[in-house]
Amino acid sequence: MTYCNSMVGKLEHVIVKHPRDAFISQNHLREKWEEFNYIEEPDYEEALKEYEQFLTVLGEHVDQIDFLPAISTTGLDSLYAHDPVKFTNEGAIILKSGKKLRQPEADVYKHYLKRKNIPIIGELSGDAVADGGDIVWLDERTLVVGRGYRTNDEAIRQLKEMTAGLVDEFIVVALPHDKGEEECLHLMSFISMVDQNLAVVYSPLMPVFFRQLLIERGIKLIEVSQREYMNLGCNVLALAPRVCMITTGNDDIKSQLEKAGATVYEYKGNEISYKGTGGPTCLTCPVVRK
Ligand SMILES: NC(=O)NCCC[C@H](N)C(=O)O
Repeated sequence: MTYCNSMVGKLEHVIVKHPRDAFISQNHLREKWEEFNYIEEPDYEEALKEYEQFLTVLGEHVDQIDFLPAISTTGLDSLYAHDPVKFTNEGAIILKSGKKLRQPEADVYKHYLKRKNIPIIGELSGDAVADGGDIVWLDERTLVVGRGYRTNDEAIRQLKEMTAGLVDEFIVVALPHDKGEEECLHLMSFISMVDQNLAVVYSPLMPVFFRQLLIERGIKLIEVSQREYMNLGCNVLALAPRVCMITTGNDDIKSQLEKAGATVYEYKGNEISYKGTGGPTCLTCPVVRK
């Protein structure tokens, strides 16, 4: 069985968490949204509606969608199932979030994967912290890791060791401070792979060496505007090569993607994505891509 060492191969199995089980209720959202640093309090009923639309698109493209359980040790951010683990072709690596409030999510995942008999090839330990959003498969043998507030040097050292036999190139990209430690800035905030040779990027946040490296590798870059970057327009989930999903309100990136031959599906993500800063890639943990 091979799992996932790509951001773009056809998505066959994905793990998600339903907002019913992450957001719990309007009262719970009211109590917690500021602590989790959301832009505004999400509307619970609207979030459920948005998620149905999101799941409809996902269900049309993905054979197996598994749901993480509701559990009182995790909070609102557990909706963003991408971050507590990262898959390789041999199985999962259990991470430990750079956002303290999210750290209990890793243990829930660990038990869940064990129960499902999905292999775990490693787990961060000691002082290491990393979020899945900082780890990108550029191709099947190239792993890129963003070093920022959510992912530290010790995690990078451990990830390098764990993936030594699985990658030829391990590239570290220094992330900018941008809006500061409290805000969520991941490597995947400014790059989404849409095909092996096509990526959506927000270049103002990219180190020059990384942008040049992408171009040298023959990856065509589609630039997102600042307005659409702020609306999560750079967060594009590939369901298959050049078949992707974005949140509504990103018409410029949608039309650029279509011009590049991509099929683009949209979902309204004001409550489930925008307010918590987690687009479609963040809402999904790809387990198997072919
Ligand atoms: N991979 C991602 O970019 N995930 C977004 C996570 C957003 C969440 N509110 C967080 O701060 O961790």
